[in-house]
Amino acid sequence: MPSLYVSESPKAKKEKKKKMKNETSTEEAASDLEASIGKKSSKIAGYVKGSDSDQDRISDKKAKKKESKKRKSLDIDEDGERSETSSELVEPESSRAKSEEKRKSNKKPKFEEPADMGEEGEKEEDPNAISNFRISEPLKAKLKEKGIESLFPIQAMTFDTILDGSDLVGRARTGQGKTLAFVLPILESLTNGPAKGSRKTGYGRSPSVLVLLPTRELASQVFADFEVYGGALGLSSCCLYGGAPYQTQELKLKRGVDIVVGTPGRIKDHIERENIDLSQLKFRVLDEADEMLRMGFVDDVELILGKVKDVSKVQTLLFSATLPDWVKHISSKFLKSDKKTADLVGNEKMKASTNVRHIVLPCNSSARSQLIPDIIRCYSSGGRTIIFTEKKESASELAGLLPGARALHGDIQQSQREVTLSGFRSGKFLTLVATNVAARGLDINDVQLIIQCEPPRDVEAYIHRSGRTGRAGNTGVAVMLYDPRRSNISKIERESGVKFEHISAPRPADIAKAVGGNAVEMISQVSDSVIPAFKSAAEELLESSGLSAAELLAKALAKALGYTDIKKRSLLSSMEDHVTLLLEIGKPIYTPSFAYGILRRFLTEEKVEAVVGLTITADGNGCVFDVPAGDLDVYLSGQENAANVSLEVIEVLPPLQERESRGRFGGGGGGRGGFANRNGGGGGNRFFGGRGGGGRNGGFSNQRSDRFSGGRGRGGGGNRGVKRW
Ligand SMILES: Nc1ncnc2c1ncn2[C@@H]1O[C@H](COP(=O)(O)OP(=O)(O)OP(=O)(O)O)[C@@H](O)[C@H]1O
Repeated sequence: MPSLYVSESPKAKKEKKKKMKNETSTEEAASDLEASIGKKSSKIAGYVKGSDSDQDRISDKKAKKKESKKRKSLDIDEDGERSETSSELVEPESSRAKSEEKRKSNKKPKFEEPADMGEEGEKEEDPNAISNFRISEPLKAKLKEKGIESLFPIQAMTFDTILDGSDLVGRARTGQGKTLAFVLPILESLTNGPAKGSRKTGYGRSPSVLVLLPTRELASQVFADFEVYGGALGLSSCCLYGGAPYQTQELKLKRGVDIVVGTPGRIKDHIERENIDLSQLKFRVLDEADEMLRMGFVDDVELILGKVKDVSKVQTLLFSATLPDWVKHISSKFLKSDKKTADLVGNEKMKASTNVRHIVLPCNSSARSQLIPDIIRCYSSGGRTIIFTEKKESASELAGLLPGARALHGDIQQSQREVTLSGFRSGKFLTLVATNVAARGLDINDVQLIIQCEPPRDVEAYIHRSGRTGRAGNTGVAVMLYDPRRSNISKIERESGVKFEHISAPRPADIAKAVGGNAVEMISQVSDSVIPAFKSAAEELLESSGLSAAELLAKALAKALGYTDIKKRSLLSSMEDHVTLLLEIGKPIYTPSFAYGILRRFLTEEKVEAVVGLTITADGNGCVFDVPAGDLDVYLSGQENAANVSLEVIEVLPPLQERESRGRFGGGGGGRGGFANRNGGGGGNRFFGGRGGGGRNGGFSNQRSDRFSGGRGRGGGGNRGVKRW
């Protein structure tokens, strides 16, 4: 049974955010960092691990002393591949002296301090406070204006390293502020640091900074940060991506800009048109580097980065929440050999966001569009939801079926993509249905819920998609739908380190509980002035309905929230008006065709054909399947005619065999989708649309339940009557 997810109170959120900001200053964080870098440390370097000779300068004795003091801020290793055998727990140069002094005066970790401690006191205690870094006044003022008082761990870890001129590979979980981790030191370097003297200025200047990103949306988001913070220091930026007219981009480049942010394809075009001169770059940044390289941009990226005249004079930074080994290999092509690595994930098991509740829910493709509104009602806490589909057509189709939802994918015109995203950001509509184009980097306020319609192909996609919620210290929920017969969730579980919470489709009681809060809010907004006008009608209704006042009010509430009916869903496929049965015969059931043979012993062919999603249990001692609720008695009474057969309605779904474990039980015959085919052969069945049958995505049901047609009651009228495409 799904439990109701209650969002955190603003106070709790604030507390969590505060804790995150100070993560590196707590004992807890120190031990986390120790865990992440491994304790096999053989060499300990100074503040930043650099070349071997740097490391040798600091003795093991000194290092041990440092470790015993548990200095709590930095862990930057020479190279990702070496990080298992090296460790360092020290602080940024800028904050070290101040923090040392503070530690002496008050050794208590900040989170143990009394709750009523004054703001001033808190600020002084924070080693990551922006005042502890070499950040100039206008930038500090801009950060404060944006509500940023102190740096997040990845920012604190890398600020000095970048400002002091090193190449760097940075990894931190989603939503932990990697963008500002490169934006801030780059801006300081250009205006007050090492890059200041040599950077080009004046009309027609060639850019000093190039930031490459995999998607247009992400490029424009990072560009916005450079505009805001760079603008505060008098630096100008431009954003170059495909689908937008060349002319405005060319004009900006001609006038001269300091920072260019964009996608590889369009930047390559500008190079070929000789609109842009990258020979004088001081910084090259590869954000979401693994995605960019995975998308096949390696040649473009190489060409673009190769335009720098003197590579010894350019700093290269590479950031992502996921850095598969193959990226580390490629990165050595672009970064200097003495590059540093700041890895906040390291060898920790959990690679996905720890602020997110990771849930899986069995559902077949035809039930998705009916189930999703209930999931949204139960888990979105009234905030925004992003739904991910594998294919563009599925995104458009599903957006058309969900009230107030809009689609975002690569086949939609760029101008429309921008309108959609800005409408979602501004709260005009609260449900976005997207392909992986929205999986990376997008930072949208108040995204409370992520729904993945099926498990993604790789673990990186899971990590990034689920990371669109639970950002900057906030919490969120990620629900992944899966077809138990075809999906392999344990691979994602294993590789991401997530321990999935298994739930079944929200039940009427869950939905009522979840929407109940909204009802109270709605009713409290109705003025008492309406009572005299409606009182006599209400009294009449009470008298004629034969219901109690509470029952009648319950109905009125349901109607007000858009429900005229709540249908029960099955545990296995989440289909409406179906129930899930468990079949056991006192000995193992090896294959679905064997199970179908047993069913034929006591059911008519018609009833056997109506069985949905038959799947063997993980222990091989039974199988589960869904049947229409209206025929339940026929199924249950049929078993009386068969010896040793037990058939019962279940309330909790037992663990089921996954695709990869099926070989153990004699194979499923005929490839994907063939396993539960009631005839035991290849091809899909009509409900799950297996590969050999009805196409992988099976299509979304066109059936649109009345009860959702009223929208979700938030965000004003934006949910209703929205034009879809
Ligand atoms: N020091 C800070 N204090 C408060 N908020 C911050 C701070 N740094 C960044 N943020 C906010 O945190 C959010 C997440 O930041 P960002 O998008 O850079 O995360 P990320 O690590 O790049 O995530 P992803 O891996 O998903 O791209 C943003 O809204 C950003 O404004």
